[in-house]
Amino acid sequence: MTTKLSVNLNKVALLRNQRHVGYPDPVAAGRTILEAGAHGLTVHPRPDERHIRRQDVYDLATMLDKDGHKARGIEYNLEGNPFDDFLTLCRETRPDQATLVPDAPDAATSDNGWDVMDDAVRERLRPLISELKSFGCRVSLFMNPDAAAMARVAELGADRIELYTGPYADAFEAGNADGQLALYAAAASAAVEAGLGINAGHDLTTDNLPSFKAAVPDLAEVSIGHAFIADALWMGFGRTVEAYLEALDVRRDGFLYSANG
Ligand SMILES: CC(=O)[C@@H](O)[C@H](O)COP(=O)(O)O
Ligand SMILES: NCC(=O)COP(=O)(O)O
Repeated sequence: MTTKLSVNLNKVALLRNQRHVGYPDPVAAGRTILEAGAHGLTVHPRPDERHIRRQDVYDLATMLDKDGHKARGIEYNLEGNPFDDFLTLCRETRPDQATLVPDAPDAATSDNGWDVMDDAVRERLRPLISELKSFGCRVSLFMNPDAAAMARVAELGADRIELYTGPYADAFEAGNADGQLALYAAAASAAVEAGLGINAGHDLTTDNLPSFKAAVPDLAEVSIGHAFIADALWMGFGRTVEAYLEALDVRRDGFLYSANG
């Protein structure tokens, strides 16, 4: 399967917020990244606006529409814990995909998937998923690689899971990823069996992507931010998009992306 590359702009906003001069601009960065061939943009606005601000979410939605990216199938992915404000952002900007993540508001970064075996969690998510789908958003749940949980995700009405790849990335770095890869492969098979699409994200890099993709061939999309922006400091956005598409084994035809599969 062709795996789409959605670039997370959080870290561009983090740098912008460090001063009051307004640059680097996440919208300009998003535009350049899409022109270089990425298939989508991701942002994860957090309640404290430490990086992406509410206004960025609107400004990116406007750019995607005005520049014709939306019409070309470029995807806007909004991630976050579905508190009231997240729902308002989704209602007003209509992202193509809402990825629900169970982060505490003060979490340093995302560090866990949903515990869908918990009745209270399921009761919270069910109406939110249904409301988001009524806005036309595809709904994805951020999940640990727990094969037994996948049928529950499907019962809730979600369309996809996003596999939380932090533990895999750590194991890869330590040189012993085989056990983790087996867990992700089993979770992905269970997700496909349950009728779910598969996304993945967190700490993915050009080094660890190829073995992950080999273990999870039904990978529809990856969202990558931290390592992507770090690489771009050395290589620039254009070369970095190419490097990540290569790591995903996605061919790039011409100026804009070709991965519609
Ligand atoms: C959902 C997820 O995996 C995260 O990686 C997240 O989108 C990144 O958030 P921060 O940029 O705030 O660490
Ligand atoms: N969903 C994961 C994401 O958007 C980016 O995660 P990271 O690459 O910044 O760890």
